[in-house]
Amino acid sequence: MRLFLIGMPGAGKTTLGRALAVRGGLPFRDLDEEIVQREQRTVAEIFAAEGEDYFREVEARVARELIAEHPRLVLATGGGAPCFHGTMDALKAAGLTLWLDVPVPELVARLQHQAASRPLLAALPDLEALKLRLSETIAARTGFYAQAELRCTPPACTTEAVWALVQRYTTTA
Ligand SMILES: Nc1ncnc2c1ncn2[C@@H]1O[C@H](COP(=O)(O)OP(=O)(O)O)[C@@H](O)[C@H]1O
Ligand SMILES: O=C(O)C1=C[C@@H](OP(=O)(O)O)[C@@H](O)[C@H](O)C1
Ligand SMILES: [Mg+2]
Repeated sequence: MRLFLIGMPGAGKTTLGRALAVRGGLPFRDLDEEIVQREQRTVAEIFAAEGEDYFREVEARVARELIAEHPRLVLATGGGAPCFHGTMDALKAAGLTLWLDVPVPELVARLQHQAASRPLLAALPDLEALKLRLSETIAARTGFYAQAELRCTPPACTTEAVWALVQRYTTTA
């Protein structure tokens, strides 16, 4: 099976994805890390040198490559991945999608010290601006995220709770 984690930056896709893969004995890949490896530069460097459109093209292509390479997979996507180039449809066609739906105040608390590595959140003057940017981004993306078959919200996004959700879905679907 393939499991795709989607949701906002700071939702915990990378952290939970890695833990779920261990829990389920599945290979784990992080879409941003795969892009960084292929491009030999950081996400921030790609955005700065090539712009967002280029990043979105690479992101969409690498997502499809990973799907083709891995019949069994837990994939942590980047926050914008499902929202460009038909990637949400591609994920849904290839496996089970899970939306980590984490409220803005929690995202702000987690991201306030690491926004710099996330180019769409970098260079904001203060916490209010970060909060506003995250709220606007969620509003624009919810139409994609909400297409996921599964959704979890804290505190129910623990490894065990989510793994149980996945098991229930795959045995009854
Ligand atoms: N369940 C959680 N509770 C508290 N903090 C978390 C949780 N999951 C992730 N974090 C923290 O939030 C930050 C973003 O996590 P990350 O897994 O990189 O999210 P994403 O890949 O969705 O952007 C990291 O500092 C991570 O340690
Ligand atoms: O939300 C976004 O558009 C992005 C999220 C990032 O991944 P995370 O969601 O893992 O932070 C990364 O792909 C890039 O900075 C763009
Ligand atoms: Mg991540």
